Amino acid sequence: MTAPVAIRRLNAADADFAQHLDHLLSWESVSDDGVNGRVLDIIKAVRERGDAAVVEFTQRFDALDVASMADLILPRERLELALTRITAEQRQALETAAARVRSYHEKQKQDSWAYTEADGTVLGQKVTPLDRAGLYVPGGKASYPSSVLMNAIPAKVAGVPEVVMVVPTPRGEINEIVLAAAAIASVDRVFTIGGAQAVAALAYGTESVPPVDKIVGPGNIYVATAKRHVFGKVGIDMIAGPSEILVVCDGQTDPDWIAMDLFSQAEHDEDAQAILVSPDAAFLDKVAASIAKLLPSLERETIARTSIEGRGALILVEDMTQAIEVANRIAPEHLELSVENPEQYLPQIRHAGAIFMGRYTAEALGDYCAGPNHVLPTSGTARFSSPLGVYDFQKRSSIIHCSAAGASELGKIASVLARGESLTAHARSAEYRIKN
Ligand SMILES: NC(=O)c1ccc[n+]([C@@H]2O[C@H](COP(=O)([O-])OP(=O)(O)OC[C@H]3O[C@@H](n4cnc5c(N)ncnc54)[C@H](O)[C@@H]3O)[C@@H](O)[C@H]2O)c1
Ligand SMILES: N[C@H](CO)Cc1c[nH]c[nH+]1
Ligand SMILES: [Zn+2]
Repeated sequence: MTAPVAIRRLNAADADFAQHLDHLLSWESVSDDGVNGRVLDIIKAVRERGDAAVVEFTQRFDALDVASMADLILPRERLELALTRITAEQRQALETAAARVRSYHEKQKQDSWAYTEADGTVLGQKVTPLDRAGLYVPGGKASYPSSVLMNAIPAKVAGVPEVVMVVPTPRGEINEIVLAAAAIASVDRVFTIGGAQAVAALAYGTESVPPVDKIVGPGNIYVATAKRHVFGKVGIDMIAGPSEILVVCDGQTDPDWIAMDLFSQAEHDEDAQAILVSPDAAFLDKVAASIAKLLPSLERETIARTSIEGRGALILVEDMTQAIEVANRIAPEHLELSVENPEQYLPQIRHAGAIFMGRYTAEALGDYCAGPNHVLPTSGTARFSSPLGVYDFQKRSSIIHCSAAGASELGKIASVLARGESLTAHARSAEYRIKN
């Protein structure tokens, strides 16, 4: 007898479906005042007391018995050493994944451009990499070598000269594959710190941690909240919170596959969200049975169960058109289209961090090695955010180089508009260049 799993069932035909869906999608702790207050206190302490505060918070939150910041710095040689401590199979997998991620991201690289107008005026855009990028690699409940690759490779492809990584090592447990991934991805400096204190250190700098220009990478509620608060002092990529998966299935995929696809994200975090949408009620029952059968076999059963029971759902829809409407409403981090001919639905999909096409494309392949980035917008932010990419590490400057003739013509227009704004110094500056 398998233990029942209390996964929520919703029916899009119900009058109160929209209300239930909103409730399901709300990530309560995002706006939690308690978390906000704690994170603000941490940021303030790190700004005021630098390394000393980082060390104290690391002792408290990561249960690490360290005396000073020197114990939390890993030199490049330590990363190289990790390469010798992992198995040949692990190294091969990391290198293959890194190569695939690099090839994909090379395509995202933007180049500077310019064009010349008839009068000789040149207009263009100069693309420059950031000077220094900070990568947050999560490490509280699991270790993420794959996130090292996904964060660092686009930064290096963009040409960022200095890539600083932070990763918590709770109880001092260092994951050698994480460090090996950092070596493979050419990370320049690593600090074994995490949470809001690491974000604050990267944003404001401490005696040991250099201030960066932008902080990227996923993390838990403390990390996400801290990134929100330091935005403005530094750039951030997006708010990438607890993992999510939305599977849309026509009812023809093996229900065990779908159950495991849901677990693949549920096992990340109690707050992770795994949802299945299908127009086939009998199929939803089969997946519910697979969930109950397979959940006890998971190594991370407790986390996955909390996620599935607390934030998961099986949603019955009228047809595939309604399934796609629900998907767009949810704007999930990962959307699996486990259907025949997924291409037919692609034009209607407007909001999703990454779209996994067809029954064979398990979301897990994208997490590790397909090539596209796995740092993706969560909590509906795919409505306005994109996957982490090379473009996050490049910025643009406009180039304007007027010829004498061009300055004369533009000066006439600028003069009129400036006088319309009563900004006469602007007008006169432009007018000096007008040829009579
Ligand atoms: N969207 C993505 O691309 C992506 C990728 C990988 C992981 N994730 C998500 O990232 C998250 C990782 O979370 P995690 O917890 O494993 O690691 P984490 O590194 O994000 O957080 C661990 C840190 O949180 C801080 N912390 C913990 N409890 C605290 C408390 N009570 N007060 C203050 N600080 C506290 C500690 O400093 C600790 O070092 C998961 O939700 C996972 O789903 C997302
Ligand atoms: N699914 C995560 C992004 O939401 C990425 C990841 C890393 N390792 C396994 N999965
Ligand atoms: Zn994952």
